[in-house]
Amino acid sequence: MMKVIGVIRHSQRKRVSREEFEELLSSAGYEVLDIIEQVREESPRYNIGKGKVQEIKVKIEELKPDKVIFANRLTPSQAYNLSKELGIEIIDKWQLVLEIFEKRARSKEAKLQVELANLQYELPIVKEAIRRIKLGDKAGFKGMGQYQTQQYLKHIRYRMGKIRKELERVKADRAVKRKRREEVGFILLALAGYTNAGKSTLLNALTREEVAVKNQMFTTLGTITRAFKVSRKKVLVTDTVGFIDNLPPFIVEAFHSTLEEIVQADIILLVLDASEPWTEIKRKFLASIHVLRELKSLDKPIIAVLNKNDLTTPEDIKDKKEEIKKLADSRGLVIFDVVSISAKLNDLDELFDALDRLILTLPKFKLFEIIVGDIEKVPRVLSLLNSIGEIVEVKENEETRILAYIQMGMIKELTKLGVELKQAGESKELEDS
Ligand SMILES: Nc1nc2c(ncn2[C@@H]2O[C@H](COP(=O)(O)OP(=O)(O)OP(=O)(O)O)[C@@H](O)[C@H]2O)c(=O)[nH]1
Ligand SMILES: [Mg+2]
Repeated sequence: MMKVIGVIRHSQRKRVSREEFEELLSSAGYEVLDIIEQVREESPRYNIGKGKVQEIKVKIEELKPDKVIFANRLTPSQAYNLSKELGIEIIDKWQLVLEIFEKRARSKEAKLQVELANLQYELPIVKEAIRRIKLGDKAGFKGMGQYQTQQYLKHIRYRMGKIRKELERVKADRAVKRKRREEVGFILLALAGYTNAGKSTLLNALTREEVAVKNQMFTTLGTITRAFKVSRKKVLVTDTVGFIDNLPPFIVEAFHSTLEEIVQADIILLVLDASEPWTEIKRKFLASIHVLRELKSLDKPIIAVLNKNDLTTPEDIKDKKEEIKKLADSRGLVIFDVVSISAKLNDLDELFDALDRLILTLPKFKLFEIIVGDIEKVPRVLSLLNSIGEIVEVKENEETRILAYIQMGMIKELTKLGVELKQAGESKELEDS
């Protein structure tokens, strides 16, 4: 096991969560020898203060770690200065996150995404090394000489271009699949939320299938999609990579094809761990909202899901629901509903109830009058309508008139059955196609 010393710099205004940092370190498989903390504003040279750097130097001699890991984000020049001064490999929080991603990536896509994020991160550091070499420094990037460092920069650029192209292909592929699903009448649901909130457990509970679930961060990196039903309507639910505070743009970019499932969804379930203290839930809720905003997906209907309600009391849940509503209101966020569930115990009633109410209000559902002339066809039409929409009323005379909410994507399917469709409330008739 690799041994490390962790460093956390808190600013006066914002404390860094030591607990989360320790979790990240253990998720990455490190043995932590010591954690050194400092409260001060960022120094441009070392991020932490000069005195602290000397303190760490002494600690390094004493404890002999393999690496020093910062809980803060380091600028390329800080990373460079620190490793020069301390004579040891230095990484920061985001490289640590990437190391965890690297371990977990299973699919080809996830592997490419992790590699892209890594290269994107290294790029400015390598550029900094080249700049320093030009200023007379001897050491290049990770002990490479000047020529090697320059070659490495070329390699990074070439590889990034190649990966981006490959990811584009995957994305196009997935878009085709998604279109097909929409055409067969599925409602698309995306699970979003902080890592370890219980998204994969919820996906399993909704669909009764086995997706890896672990009490560790970033268990899921690839996309997993499965089907289930909400009062006869077919729904596809997609699990996504977990969020984390201030998810930096380079990770969002690299994981864009995964997060794309959120962008394309009809409904977002924002999963939160109800067993945590309110301050944590608040922090993670806001971090998740931040990512959704970056993905331009805040205008979609969102259901906030307080998961793990088996670990707390009904009163606590009630308070936390209120807090979430207040918080959302104060930020001008529209949340369709806040529900509480236990994915683990399969207690999902509140969620199904909210979904049931929400689905028919989706813009892709419209109220139609469906006129079936041939009585033989009525059972088939009714069964199709039941699976893709909601029947409001059936009137039988010499012809059958059905009032129902249906999904726009299904109009073709219905006209194929030879029925007549009219958008209810408007006289406009739909052309057969
Ligand atoms: N008690 C309890 N534990 C739960 C519940 N839902 C999930 N868990 C536990 O929470 C941990 C994380 O669950 P996951 O489903 O892997 O979480 P995730 O959001 O998919 O995490 P990432 O894939 O890492 O983003 C696991 O140990 C689950 O067993 C619940 O309703 N009650
Ligand atoms: Mg997961």
